[in-house]
Amino acid sequence: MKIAAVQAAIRYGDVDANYHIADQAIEAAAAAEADIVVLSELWNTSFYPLNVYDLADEEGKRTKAFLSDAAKRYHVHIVGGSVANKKQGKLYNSTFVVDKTGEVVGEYDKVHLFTPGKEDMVFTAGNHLNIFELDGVKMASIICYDVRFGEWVRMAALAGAQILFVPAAWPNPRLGHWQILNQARAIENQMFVVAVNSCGQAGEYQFCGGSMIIDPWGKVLSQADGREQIITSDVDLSVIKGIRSSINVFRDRRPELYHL
Ligand SMILES: O=C(O)CCC(=O)C(=O)O
Repeated sequence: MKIAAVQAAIRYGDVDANYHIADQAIEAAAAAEADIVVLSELWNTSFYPLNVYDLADEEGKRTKAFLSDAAKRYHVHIVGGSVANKKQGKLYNSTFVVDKTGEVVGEYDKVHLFTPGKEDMVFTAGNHLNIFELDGVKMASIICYDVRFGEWVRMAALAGAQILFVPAAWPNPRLGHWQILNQARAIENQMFVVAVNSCGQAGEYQFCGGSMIIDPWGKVLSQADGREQIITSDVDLSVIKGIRSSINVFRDRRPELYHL
């Protein structure tokens, strides 16, 4: 299974330009024979202009139609990063996952809002995991700051996810945290992690890039630098079984002790 991660410099507040950029990136990833293309966080607006509420999608209509059409046109599964999205008047940071036939197979609203960036003052938090299947494989997605919450990712692993997608708008100067947290989530959950950051400038933020595809042993299979690019990697899911049986953390964990 070949995965492509699109690291783009999202245009701050220029929604139409950003749909165009996403379309071109999906086409390029499909041309590179990716089975799954992954976009970054808030790729319709960037993270996040003052008028993000006015710029946001409505009930995911434009995004779902766009992703569904692109998936069919380019014959590729798409983990649609996330977009600013209004639902019943409230603003969410929402992911849509579509399969090659254009069907929406996963939806997610960011659960841990980034309080240092006052995201919680503007957006409403979601409450549910996003577990979905592509080509018969269970996968999960979270968004950016969510990756700091190991207990949330563990839930996805316990639900059977073999690949975790982490679309993000992760800024400098915390590239080190970004790399270590994503590798730690891969190692502790013995799952592939596809961490897709933005790059470029948006308002006060300079996004640090460094998108990565990481195997369940924590090895970085493919890594971007700080510029716009698409990274790809073939992921061999059959390695998971061997790793999980050689160090069987799922058998050895002691959940009965994990409370105060
Ligand atoms: O946790 C961090 O350092 C960055 C998180 C972030 O930028 C976000 O969730 O949008």
